[in-house]
Amino acid sequence: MYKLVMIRHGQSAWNLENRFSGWADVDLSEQGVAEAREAGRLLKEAGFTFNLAHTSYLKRAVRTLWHVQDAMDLMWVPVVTDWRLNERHYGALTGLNKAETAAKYGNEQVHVWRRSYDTPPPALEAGTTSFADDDRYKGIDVPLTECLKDTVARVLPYWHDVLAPAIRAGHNVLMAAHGNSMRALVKYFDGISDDDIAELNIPNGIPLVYEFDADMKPVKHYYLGDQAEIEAKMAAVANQGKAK
Ligand SMILES: O=C(O)[C@@H](CO)OP(=O)(O)O
Repeated sequence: MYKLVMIRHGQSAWNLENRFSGWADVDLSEQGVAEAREAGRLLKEAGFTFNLAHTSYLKRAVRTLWHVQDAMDLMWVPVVTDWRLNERHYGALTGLNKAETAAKYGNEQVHVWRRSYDTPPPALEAGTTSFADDDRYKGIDVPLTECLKDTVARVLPYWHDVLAPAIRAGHNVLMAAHGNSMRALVKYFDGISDDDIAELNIPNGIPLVYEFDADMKPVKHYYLGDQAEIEAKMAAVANQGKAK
């Protein structure tokens, strides 16, 4: 039986302020650090171990991974970073407060921007993004916005070409990523329809375990931790996009 453990980063400074983050490189809040460390403790207690880690180019995911590794006494594990695990690019919404945006454009519109499969948020104007000038994105066709479909288009090749072969080769892989890069993978693993994926929210800092059969077909998945707390965290993520 093969396994992948994924974790969405712990609470970030902009999750705390309820701002759209996307590719903005925001760090963890104090709560986010505590969530990451607790996730590591839980994983260790449950007997998990890893010998390979993958994460995005964004420090909230990288630092979450570091804290999990530290809490598990696995700082030696090789870490691969790749932009394809980044949060989806939030276009012109990046940095805006989600509740204020909902008050301005309506809850329904913000829900479409946040959760529809194929309607991207308004794009940044070409030339206004600093991401394209960033060293880490050299040689990458940096998007100006992304819907989940666009995110799927970069995350799935990473799964097929990098993660799945590593798992099949016998690695115990831990992946630290983001709400929407994980939604992209979960959609594929569980065959969730374009409509139904709109209702799926990933909680911060909770390990999500997927088990696969010999053909890498997902057979089971579960979150590690207190299930009532996890449900509450998912509902809180869903509610972030509503006007106060
Ligand atoms: O702001 C973001 O980049 C993401 C994740 O934090 O938010 P949302 O849940 O609204 O897609």
